[in-house]
Amino acid sequence: MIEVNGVSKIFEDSAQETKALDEVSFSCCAGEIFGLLGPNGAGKTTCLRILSTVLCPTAGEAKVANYNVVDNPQEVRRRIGFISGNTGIYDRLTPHETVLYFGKLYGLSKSFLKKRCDEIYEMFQMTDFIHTLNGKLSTGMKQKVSIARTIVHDPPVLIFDEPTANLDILVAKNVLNFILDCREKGKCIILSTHIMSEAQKLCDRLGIIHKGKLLVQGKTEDLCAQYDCGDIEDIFFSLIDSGF
Ligand SMILES: Nc1ncnc2c1ncn2[C@@H]1O[C@H](COP(=O)(O)OP(=O)(O)OP(=O)(O)O)[C@@H](O)[C@H]1O
Repeated sequence: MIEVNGVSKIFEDSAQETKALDEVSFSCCAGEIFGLLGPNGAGKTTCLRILSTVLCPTAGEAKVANYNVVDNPQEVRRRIGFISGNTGIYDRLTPHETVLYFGKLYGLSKSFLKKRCDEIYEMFQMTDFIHTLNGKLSTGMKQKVSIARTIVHDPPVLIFDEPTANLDILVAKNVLNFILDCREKGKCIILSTHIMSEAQKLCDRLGIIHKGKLLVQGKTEDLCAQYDCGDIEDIFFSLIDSGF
């Protein structure tokens, strides 16, 4: 459902040129969680922005649900939910108004929207605050609203950019359980994080990205065996120490 082939991205301005992605290739299928792991500035967000059609690659090709992200951005957007740790929400709307607004933008019918709202509010334990202004909510509550509005159309592909950033362990667990539940339902999930233990627990396969290059990818246990390391963190340091 997600195919990334030789994707590079160069940001250019008058002062400098930054190669944020350097010929990155990977894939992720339905019912799978693929983790993109790397330190600050590795290129994770750039890669996810390309998949969500916000940025165009400088070279290479990316497809979501068989649609090329450059040629068919509208079809891609219909099929994805892009969830980031710092997506803004309108302070003067309530969570319910926010979710309804985005549901209408996706062209959902009234009956589907009502059913979907009930399902989402129960899943994220939101019922107590769906009529409180967003501006008065805590960070964790806002993150729930942010997720709710991006999954209201029940997309088959979910793209999570550091979904648990700034959340306490209770809300983070709620979000992580939601991700696992999505896998159960056959969604194709790509997740970026720099929390290696989180990735190891959640992901079926993962890739380590550093300075725009995807250094390795595979199942955690296979990578651990290949690099003779106990966990992903050790593999990461072993790669860095060997000069990547
Ligand atoms: N719009 C932009 N213009 C210029 N450079 C950019 C832009 N966006 C990202 N970059 C640069 O591209 C590189 C990769 O950034 P990116 O945000 O993809 O990293 P990241 O792995 O998501 O990092 P973090 O974990 O800190 O969010 C960095 O050097 C960053 O400064």
